[in-house]
Amino acid sequence: MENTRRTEPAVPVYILSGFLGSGKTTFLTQVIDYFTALGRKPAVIMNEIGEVNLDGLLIDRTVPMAELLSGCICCTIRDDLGITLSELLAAHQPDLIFIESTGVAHPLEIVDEVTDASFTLPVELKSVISIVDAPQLLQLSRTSAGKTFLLMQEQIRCASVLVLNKTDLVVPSDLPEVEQLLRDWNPKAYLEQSVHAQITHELMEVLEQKHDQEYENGQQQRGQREEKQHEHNPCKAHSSHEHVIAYTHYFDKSMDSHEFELFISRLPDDIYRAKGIVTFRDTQSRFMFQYAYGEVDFVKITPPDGVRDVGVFIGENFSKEIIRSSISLL
Ligand SMILES: Nc1nc2c(ncn2[C@@H]2O[C@H](COP(=O)(O)OP(=O)(O)OP(=O)(O)O)[C@@H](O)[C@H]2O)c(=O)[nH]1
Repeated sequence: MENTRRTEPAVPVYILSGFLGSGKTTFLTQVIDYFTALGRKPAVIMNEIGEVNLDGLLIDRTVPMAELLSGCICCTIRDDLGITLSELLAAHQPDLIFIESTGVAHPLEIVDEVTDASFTLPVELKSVISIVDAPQLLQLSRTSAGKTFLLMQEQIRCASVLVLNKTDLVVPSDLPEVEQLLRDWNPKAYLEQSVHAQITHELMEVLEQKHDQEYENGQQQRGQREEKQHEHNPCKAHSSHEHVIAYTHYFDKSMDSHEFELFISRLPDDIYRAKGIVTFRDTQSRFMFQYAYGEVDFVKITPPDGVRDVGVFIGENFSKEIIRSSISLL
């Protein structure tokens, strides 16, 4: 949205949405590289539901970054977003800002917060990008149940750009079914399929051009939702992710890599996302582990000094005690 009361140009803000583990950070690292290569200066606001910002370790350390931790940006720490935007602008004068929300965030509340901030700060909401986990959406749509499915619908509905990711994990003949779902819920958004959230030239052109569509989408949906709910308290309106819990565990020892891999691959079904940094007894390097819906991935990492070994486990109604005691046996 064009800021008419100021002469200084408004800094474009991109909201990055998408369910837990859908590929938001994978996407973000590529768009940051793209804009940096063009001589632009991107900055990032990272929101994590857990106590630590692990995704931030995957972003180039020269990129200015602010963290909103231990809560979801769309409700519990929503008011902090305006302050964080203001501090980021003052300290780093970025050319563009990406806000990576937690996977359980409702983008409309973040859209509201950014547009509110644009009344007093030189920022403009440019685009809401939703990264969609293709296999997970397909699975949930076939059972048509659960709060996660409703939240994914909301994330898809208010996007101006949809990236249908992880298509390598879907049988090709099933892809039209999942793409049709996106089109039914959001016929207007720019849509691309991807593997590892690979960006394309066309997508980047769209990101550069989009203006008010996401704001209009947001306002329209807000009207519909408020009519339905007569509910003005965002936290109450967001009962659909109050069931999501996060457990942060600081590892106090190195572990055997095979035992740890077995432990991660056997996490209970009600944990759908886990990530962290570990040191193994039987290898030289430290590793970042990523777990999303049964898929496990390990990458070598050299975190900055002072970063501890830690794991964040996110899911519904799981026993933190069982996770803690299982880790103590490794
Ligand atoms: N097979 C496959 N794996 C992918 C793809 N995209 C991302 N991943 C993997 O999925 C895991 C989660 O990716 P992230 O980019 O961290 O997801 P995220 O949405 O930022 O996760 P949260 O911030 O925890 O919600 C990582 O192990 C990625 O390497 C894809 O297209 N295919």
